[in-house]
Amino acid sequence: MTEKTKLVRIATRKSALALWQAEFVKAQLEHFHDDVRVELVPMSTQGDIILDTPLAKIGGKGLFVKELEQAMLDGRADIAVHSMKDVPVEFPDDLELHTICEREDPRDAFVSNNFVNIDTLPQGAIVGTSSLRRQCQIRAMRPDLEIRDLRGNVNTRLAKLDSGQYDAIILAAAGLIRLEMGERIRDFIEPEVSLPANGQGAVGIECRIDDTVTKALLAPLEHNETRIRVNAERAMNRHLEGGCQVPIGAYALVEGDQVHLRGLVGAIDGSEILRDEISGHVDDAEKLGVELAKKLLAQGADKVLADVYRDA
Ligand SMILES: NCc1[nH]cc(CCC(=O)O)c1CC(=O)O
Repeated sequence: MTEKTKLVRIATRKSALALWQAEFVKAQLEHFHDDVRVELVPMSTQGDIILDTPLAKIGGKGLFVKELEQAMLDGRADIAVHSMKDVPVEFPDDLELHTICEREDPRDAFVSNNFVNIDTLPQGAIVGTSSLRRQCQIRAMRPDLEIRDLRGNVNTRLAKLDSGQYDAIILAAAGLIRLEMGERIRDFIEPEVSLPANGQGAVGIECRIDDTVTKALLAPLEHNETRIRVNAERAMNRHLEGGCQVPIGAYALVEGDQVHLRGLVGAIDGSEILRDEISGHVDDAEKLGVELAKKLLAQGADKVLADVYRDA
Protein backbone atom coordinates (compact mmCIF):
# COMPACT_ATOMS: atom_id res chain seq x y z
CA MET A 1 0.00 0.00 0.00
CA THR A 2 1.25 3.45 -0.83
CA GLU A 3 1.56 5.78 2.10
CA LYS A 4 -0.52 8.91 1.60
CA THR A 5 1.82 11.77 2.20
CA LYS A 6 0.41 15.13 1.18
CA LEU A 7 -2.40 16.52 3.30
CA VAL A 8 -4.78 19.15 1.92
CA ARG A 9 -7.13 20.78 4.46
CA ILE A 10 -10.28 22.41 3.09
CA ALA A 11 -11.83 25.28 5.05
CA THR A 12 -15.57 25.10 4.48
CA ARG A 13 -18.84 26.48 5.74
CA LYS A 14 -21.16 23.93 7.33
CA SER A 15 -24.22 24.37 5.11
CA ALA A 16 -25.24 21.33 3.06
CA LEU A 17 -24.25 23.09 -0.16
CA ALA A 18 -20.85 24.21 1.13
CA LEU A 19 -20.13 20.71 2.40
CA TRP A 20 -21.20 19.23 -0.94
CA GLN A 21 -18.79 21.55 -2.74
CA ALA A 22 -15.95 20.73 -0.35
CA GLU A 23 -16.62 16.99 -0.72
CA PHE A 24 -16.66 17.44 -4.49
CA VAL A 25 -13.21 19.06 -4.44
CA LYS A 26 -11.95 16.41 -2.00
CA ALA A 27 -13.12 13.64 -4.36
CA GLN A 28 -11.55 15.39 -7.35
CA LEU A 29 -8.20 15.85 -5.59
CA GLU A 30 -8.16 12.22 -4.49
CA HIS A 31 -9.16 11.11 -7.98
CA PHE A 32 -6.27 12.95 -9.62
CA HIS A 33 -3.62 12.24 -6.95
CA ASP A 34 -3.07 8.86 -5.28
CA ASP A 35 -0.72 10.35 -2.71
CA VAL A 36 -3.05 13.05 -1.41
CA ARG A 37 -5.19 12.90 1.72
CA VAL A 38 -7.90 15.53 2.12
CA GLU A 39 -9.52 16.73 5.35
CA LEU A 40 -12.47 19.08 5.76
CA VAL A 41 -12.20 21.89 8.31
CA PRO A 42 -15.81 23.06 8.82
CA MET A 43 -16.49 26.49 10.32
CA SER A 44 -19.22 29.12 10.71
CA THR A 45 -19.02 32.53 9.06
CA GLN A 46 -20.75 35.81 9.96
CA GLY A 47 -23.15 35.19 7.09
CA ASP A 48 -24.22 31.90 8.69
CA ILE A 49 -24.61 33.40 12.15
CA ILE A 50 -26.65 36.52 11.33
CA LEU A 51 -29.81 34.93 9.97
CA ASP A 52 -32.52 37.39 10.93
CA THR A 53 -31.43 40.36 8.83
CA PRO A 54 -31.84 40.74 5.07
CA LEU A 55 -28.42 40.26 3.53
CA ALA A 56 -28.52 43.62 1.77
CA LYS A 57 -28.75 45.36 5.15
CA ILE A 58 -25.81 43.58 6.75
CA GLY A 59 -23.77 44.73 3.77
CA GLY A 60 -20.09 44.00 4.12
CA LYS A 61 -18.70 42.14 1.15
CA GLY A 62 -17.27 38.75 1.96
CA LEU A 63 -19.63 37.95 4.80
CA PHE A 64 -19.36 34.26 3.97
CA VAL A 65 -15.63 34.03 3.29
CA LYS A 66 -13.66 36.04 5.88
CA GLU A 67 -13.34 33.23 8.45
CA LEU A 68 -12.30 30.78 5.76
CA GLU A 69 -9.62 33.17 4.55
CA GLN A 70 -8.33 33.73 8.07
CA ALA A 71 -7.96 29.95 8.49
CA MET A 72 -5.73 29.82 5.40
CA LEU A 73 -3.70 32.84 6.50
CA ASP A 74 -3.21 31.23 9.96
CA GLY A 75 -2.16 27.90 8.41
CA ARG A 76 -5.17 26.03 9.82
CA ALA A 77 -6.32 25.20 6.29
CA ASP A 78 -4.78 25.08 2.81
CA ILE A 79 -7.70 25.83 0.51
CA ALA A 80 -11.22 27.20 0.68
CA VAL A 81 -13.97 26.15 -1.69
CA HIS A 82 -16.50 28.82 -2.62
CA SER A 83 -19.58 29.37 -4.74
CA MET A 84 -18.07 31.92 -7.13
CA LYS A 85 -21.19 34.02 -6.72
CA ASP A 86 -20.37 34.66 -3.06
CA VAL A 87 -16.67 35.41 -3.51
CA PRO A 88 -15.80 39.09 -3.22
CA VAL A 89 -14.13 40.56 -6.28
CA GLU A 90 -11.02 41.51 -4.29
CA PHE A 91 -8.75 39.18 -2.29
CA PRO A 92 -6.52 39.63 0.74
CA ASP A 93 -2.86 40.24 -0.23
CA ASP A 94 -1.55 36.72 0.40
CA LEU A 95 -4.47 34.77 -1.10
CA GLU A 96 -5.68 34.16 -4.63
CA LEU A 97 -8.51 32.46 -6.41
CA HIS A 98 -6.37 29.80 -8.02
CA THR A 99 -8.87 27.43 -9.58
CA ILE A 100 -12.30 27.63 -11.18
CA CYS A 101 -14.08 24.30 -11.69
CA GLU A 102 -16.57 23.43 -14.42
CA ARG A 103 -19.83 25.30 -14.13
CA GLU A 104 -23.13 23.66 -13.16
CA ASP A 105 -26.42 25.04 -14.57
CA PRO A 106 -26.18 28.82 -14.05
CA ARG A 107 -29.91 29.57 -14.25
CA ASP A 108 -32.31 30.65 -11.54
CA ALA A 109 -34.99 28.12 -10.68
CA PHE A 110 -38.68 28.57 -9.94
CA VAL A 111 -39.87 26.30 -7.13
CA SER A 112 -43.49 26.00 -6.03
CA ASN A 113 -45.92 23.36 -4.81
CA ASN A 114 -48.89 24.86 -6.64
CA PHE A 115 -47.69 26.69 -9.74
CA VAL A 116 -45.57 25.69 -12.72
CA ASN A 117 -43.93 29.01 -13.58
CA ILE A 118 -43.93 32.76 -12.87
CA ASP A 119 -46.47 33.47 -15.62
CA THR A 120 -49.15 31.33 -14.00
CA LEU A 121 -48.84 32.88 -10.53
CA PRO A 122 -52.06 34.71 -9.62
CA GLN A 123 -52.05 38.45 -8.90
CA GLY A 124 -50.61 39.26 -5.50
CA ALA A 125 -48.91 35.87 -5.09
CA ILE A 126 -46.06 35.86 -2.56
CA VAL A 127 -42.63 35.09 -3.98
CA GLY A 128 -39.62 34.49 -1.74
CA THR A 129 -36.09 35.57 -2.64
CA SER A 130 -33.32 37.31 -0.76
CA SER A 131 -31.58 38.41 -3.92
CA LEU A 132 -32.03 42.03 -5.05
CA ARG A 133 -31.07 40.92 -8.55
CA ARG A 134 -33.91 38.38 -8.70
CA GLN A 135 -36.32 40.76 -7.00
CA CYS A 136 -35.66 43.54 -9.50
CA GLN A 137 -36.13 41.31 -12.54
CA ILE A 138 -39.28 39.63 -11.21
CA ARG A 139 -40.80 43.00 -10.27
CA ALA A 140 -40.08 44.34 -13.75
CA MET A 141 -41.90 41.36 -15.27
CA ARG A 142 -44.72 41.04 -12.75
CA PRO A 143 -45.17 44.22 -10.69
CA ASP A 144 -48.32 42.72 -9.16
CA LEU A 145 -46.46 39.99 -7.25
CA GLU A 146 -45.44 40.46 -3.63
CA ILE A 147 -41.75 39.80 -3.06
CA ARG A 148 -40.78 38.76 0.48
CA ASP A 149 -37.31 38.27 1.88
CA LEU A 150 -36.16 34.64 2.12
CA ARG A 151 -32.99 33.85 4.02
CA GLY A 152 -31.30 30.64 5.04
CA ASN A 153 -29.63 27.72 3.36
CA VAL A 154 -31.33 25.73 0.62
CA ASN A 155 -33.12 23.31 2.98
CA THR A 156 -34.40 26.14 5.17
CA ARG A 157 -35.75 27.98 2.15
CA LEU A 158 -37.57 24.90 0.87
CA ALA A 159 -39.02 24.27 4.35
CA LYS A 160 -40.36 27.86 4.42
CA LEU A 161 -42.02 27.29 1.05
CA ASP A 162 -43.50 23.98 2.19
CA SER A 163 -44.89 25.53 5.37
CA GLY A 164 -47.00 27.83 3.19
CA GLN A 165 -45.24 31.13 3.83
CA TYR A 166 -44.72 31.67 0.10
CA ASP A 167 -46.52 30.69 -3.10
CA ALA A 168 -43.19 30.25 -4.85
CA ILE A 169 -39.49 30.82 -4.27
CA ILE A 170 -36.63 31.55 -6.64
CA LEU A 171 -33.18 30.13 -6.01
CA ALA A 172 -30.13 29.00 -7.95
CA ALA A 173 -30.75 25.81 -9.92
CA ALA A 174 -27.16 24.73 -9.23
CA GLY A 175 -27.69 24.46 -5.48
CA LEU A 176 -30.77 22.29 -5.88
CA ILE A 177 -29.16 20.06 -8.49
CA ARG A 178 -26.04 19.54 -6.36
CA LEU A 179 -28.11 18.60 -3.33
CA GLU A 180 -30.09 16.15 -5.46
CA MET A 181 -33.26 18.19 -5.17
CA GLY A 182 -33.44 19.07 -8.84
CA GLU A 183 -36.88 17.46 -9.05
CA ARG A 184 -38.25 20.36 -7.00
CA ILE A 185 -37.53 22.74 -9.87
CA ARG A 186 -40.80 23.56 -11.67
CA ASP A 187 -39.22 25.89 -14.20
CA PHE A 188 -35.75 27.00 -15.22
CA ILE A 189 -35.76 30.76 -15.67
CA GLU A 190 -33.80 31.57 -18.81
CA PRO A 191 -31.11 34.28 -18.75
CA GLU A 192 -33.30 36.40 -21.06
CA VAL A 193 -35.87 36.54 -18.25
CA SER A 194 -33.61 36.54 -15.17
CA LEU A 195 -29.96 37.25 -15.89
CA PRO A 196 -27.90 35.17 -13.41
CA ALA A 197 -25.43 36.61 -10.93
CA ASN A 198 -21.77 36.69 -11.91
CA GLY A 199 -20.23 33.29 -11.25
CA GLN A 200 -23.53 31.58 -10.46
CA GLY A 201 -23.20 27.81 -10.60
CA ALA A 202 -19.39 27.82 -10.58
CA VAL A 203 -17.16 26.59 -7.75
CA GLY A 204 -13.85 28.33 -7.10
CA ILE A 205 -10.87 27.35 -5.00
CA GLU A 206 -8.83 29.88 -3.04
CA CYS A 207 -5.36 29.25 -1.59
CA ARG A 208 -2.22 31.03 -0.40
CA ILE A 209 -0.28 32.62 -3.26
CA ASP A 210 3.03 31.14 -2.05
CA ASP A 211 1.68 27.58 -1.64
CA THR A 212 3.16 26.11 -4.83
CA VAL A 213 2.65 22.51 -3.67
CA THR A 214 -1.12 22.91 -3.26
CA LYS A 215 -1.37 24.96 -6.45
CA ALA A 216 0.21 22.12 -8.46
CA LEU A 217 -2.29 19.67 -6.97
CA LEU A 218 -5.20 21.92 -7.97
CA ALA A 219 -4.14 22.24 -11.62
CA PRO A 220 -6.27 19.35 -13.02
CA LEU A 221 -9.45 20.83 -11.48
CA GLU A 222 -9.25 24.01 -13.55
CA HIS A 223 -11.91 24.39 -16.30
CA ASN A 224 -10.79 26.84 -18.93
CA GLU A 225 -14.15 27.77 -20.47
CA THR A 226 -15.71 28.39 -17.08
CA ARG A 227 -12.71 30.54 -16.11
CA ILE A 228 -13.17 32.73 -19.21
CA ARG A 229 -16.89 33.17 -18.56
CA VAL A 230 -16.49 33.93 -14.88
CA ASN A 231 -13.56 36.28 -15.52
CA ALA A 232 -15.67 38.36 -17.90
CA GLU A 233 -18.63 38.40 -15.49
CA ARG A 234 -16.56 39.28 -12.44
CA ALA A 235 -14.66 42.02 -14.28
CA MET A 236 -17.98 43.67 -15.05
CA ASN A 237 -19.10 43.49 -11.41
CA ARG A 238 -15.71 44.69 -10.19
CA HIS A 239 -15.82 47.75 -12.40
CA LEU A 240 -19.32 48.52 -11.16
CA GLU A 241 -18.04 47.98 -7.60
CA GLY A 242 -20.89 45.59 -6.94
CA GLY A 243 -20.77 42.81 -4.39
CA CYS A 244 -23.21 39.92 -4.68
CA GLN A 245 -25.93 41.82 -2.82
CA VAL A 246 -26.73 44.29 -5.56
CA PRO A 247 -29.22 44.15 -8.42
CA ILE A 248 -26.55 43.34 -10.99
CA GLY A 249 -26.66 40.42 -13.42
CA ALA A 250 -23.71 39.29 -15.52
CA TYR A 251 -23.71 36.26 -17.77
CA ALA A 252 -21.16 35.14 -20.35
CA LEU A 253 -21.13 32.38 -22.96
CA VAL A 254 -18.18 31.10 -24.97
CA GLU A 255 -18.51 30.05 -28.60
CA GLY A 256 -15.28 29.06 -30.29
CA ASP A 257 -12.83 31.85 -29.59
CA GLN A 258 -15.57 34.39 -28.86
CA VAL A 259 -17.07 35.38 -25.54
CA HIS A 260 -20.52 36.97 -25.38
CA LEU A 261 -21.27 38.87 -22.19
CA ARG A 262 -24.62 40.29 -21.11
CA GLY A 263 -25.03 42.68 -18.20
CA LEU A 264 -27.88 44.21 -16.26
CA VAL A 265 -28.23 46.83 -13.54
CA GLY A 266 -31.60 47.57 -12.04
CA ALA A 267 -33.56 49.39 -9.40
CA ILE A 268 -34.77 47.07 -6.62
CA ASP A 269 -38.42 47.73 -7.46
CA GLY A 270 -37.83 46.92 -11.11
CA SER A 271 -38.91 50.41 -12.17
CA GLU A 272 -35.67 50.84 -14.06
CA ILE A 273 -33.51 48.17 -15.70
CA LEU A 274 -30.45 48.87 -17.80
CA ARG A 275 -29.19 46.11 -20.10
CA ASP A 276 -26.31 45.88 -22.50
CA GLU A 277 -24.04 43.31 -24.11
CA ILE A 278 -20.66 42.93 -25.70
CA SER A 279 -18.69 40.30 -27.65
CA GLY A 280 -15.03 39.75 -28.39
CA HIS A 281 -12.08 37.40 -28.24
CA VAL A 282 -11.79 35.06 -25.24
CA ASP A 283 -8.32 36.44 -24.51
CA ASP A 284 -9.98 39.79 -23.79
CA ALA A 285 -12.61 38.40 -21.39
CA GLU A 286 -11.74 40.75 -18.54
CA LYS A 287 -11.33 43.76 -20.78
CA LEU A 288 -14.78 43.06 -22.22
CA GLY A 289 -16.23 42.91 -18.72
CA VAL A 290 -14.82 46.35 -17.97
CA GLU A 291 -16.04 47.69 -21.32
CA LEU A 292 -19.54 46.42 -20.65
CA ALA A 293 -19.51 48.01 -17.20
CA LYS A 294 -18.54 51.30 -18.85
CA LYS A 295 -21.40 50.99 -21.32
CA LEU A 296 -23.83 50.42 -18.45
CA LEU A 297 -22.38 53.38 -16.54
CA ALA A 298 -22.84 55.52 -19.64
CA GLN A 299 -26.51 54.51 -19.57
CA GLY A 300 -26.75 55.73 -15.96
CA ALA A 301 -25.90 52.62 -13.93
CA ASP A 302 -24.04 54.70 -11.34
CA LYS A 303 -27.18 56.62 -10.52
CA VAL A 304 -29.31 53.47 -10.31
CA LEU A 305 -26.77 51.82 -7.99
CA ALA A 306 -26.39 54.94 -5.83
CA ASP A 307 -30.16 54.84 -5.27
CA VAL A 308 -29.93 51.15 -4.33
CA TYR A 309 -27.18 51.77 -1.77
CA ARG A 310 -29.09 54.72 -0.30
CA ASP A 311 -32.38 52.81 0.07
CA ALA A 312 -31.00 49.41 1.11
N1 LIG B 1 -26.23 33.22 -2.20
C1 LIG B 1 -26.19 31.87 -1.71
C2 LIG B 1 -25.79 30.89 -2.75
N2 LIG B 1 -24.53 30.81 -3.17
C3 LIG B 1 -24.47 29.87 -4.17
C4 LIG B 1 -25.73 29.36 -4.36
C5 LIG B 1 -26.12 28.34 -5.35
C6 LIG B 1 -25.06 27.64 -6.08
C7 LIG B 1 -24.24 28.47 -7.01
O1 LIG B 1 -24.66 29.52 -7.53
O2 LIG B 1 -23.11 28.04 -7.29
C8 LIG B 1 -26.58 29.99 -3.44
C9 LIG B 1 -28.00 29.72 -3.26
C10 LIG B 1 -28.92 30.53 -4.13
O3 LIG B 1 -28.55 31.59 -4.66
O4 LIG B 1 -30.06 30.11 -4.27
